[in-house]
Amino acid sequence: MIEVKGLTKCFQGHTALNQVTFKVPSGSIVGLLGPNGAGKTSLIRILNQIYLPDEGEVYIDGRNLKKEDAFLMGYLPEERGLYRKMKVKEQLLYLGRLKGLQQKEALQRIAFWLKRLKIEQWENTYVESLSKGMQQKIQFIATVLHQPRLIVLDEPFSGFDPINAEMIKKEILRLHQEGATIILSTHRMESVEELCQYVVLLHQSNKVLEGEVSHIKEQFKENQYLLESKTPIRWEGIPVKVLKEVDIVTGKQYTLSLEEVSTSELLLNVASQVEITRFEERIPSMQEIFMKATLFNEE
Ligand SMILES: Nc1ncnc2c1ncn2[C@@H]1O[C@H](COP(=O)(O)OP(=O)(O)OP(=O)(O)O)[C@@H](O)[C@H]1O
Repeated sequence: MIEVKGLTKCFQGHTALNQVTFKVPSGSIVGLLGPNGAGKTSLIRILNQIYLPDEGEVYIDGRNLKKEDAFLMGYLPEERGLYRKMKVKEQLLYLGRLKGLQQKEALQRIAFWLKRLKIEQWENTYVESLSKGMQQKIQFIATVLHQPRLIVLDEPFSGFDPINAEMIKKEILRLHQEGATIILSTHRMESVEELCQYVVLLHQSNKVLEGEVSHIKEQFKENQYLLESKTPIRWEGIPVKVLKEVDIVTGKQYTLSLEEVSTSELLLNVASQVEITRFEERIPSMQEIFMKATLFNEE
């Protein structure tokens, strides 16, 4: 759906984006990741036509992005911006109308969303007297009210307690199931694990990693295994490197790197000593991949 080619953006001699190219697969949830200052917000602002790039192009459905595409998009910025002196419903109606909704339809959708996010009793309250989390919900509604096909969410969970964060997560998944393409920019890697099928990692203004989460995990695997046993294992004579050993409720957990030994040989050997309660290949977490990919590409 969205394709970005050779995007470059400079601010007073500082290059915030350097020839960044990637694709956002239609109908996916894409994690836009990167350390502080990597260039994510600059990129998001270009996608939302707040900034013009110095070089490069953004394509939507194979053609150049144009002004009217703003109606196809919903953007939840990191720095929230509601009119504090307006009442909730009044404000959502105003923002919905700006995005092209007719009054009647806008009111129906506002009622639907306020109920859905369990804040319908606040519809006639001034925004300034709402809690931070409630204001966040209003801003989330303002982002999705016009049923955008592309939704860009910058740190959508910040300010939410765990219950409300879960509620927003479910709504993101539901919007995805209904066909929206979602770009999620976040520093919370556990959210990336839970929600994203695809990631783009920026570091120091460059794209350093892009692809399906499953492929990236495959690529970063290191032939390591997790083995749990009810009692301690004697490793003498078994060609493995024990990288980590921890006590767990039901016994011991070992992280192993296999040398000159297959998994079945290892299991045969260990099973003759102890009862094995768990054995699996260790798949790196997004947190580990993030750290590795950024450190590897450090200038
Ligand atoms: N309007 C601006 N004027 C000057 N410099 C800017 C401007 N916007 C961004 N920059 C610079 O561009 C670089 C990238 O910033 P950007 O906000 O895009 O990073 P980010 O990845 O969103 O960071 P964070 O995770 O901290 O929000 C930074 O060095 C920042 O100081």
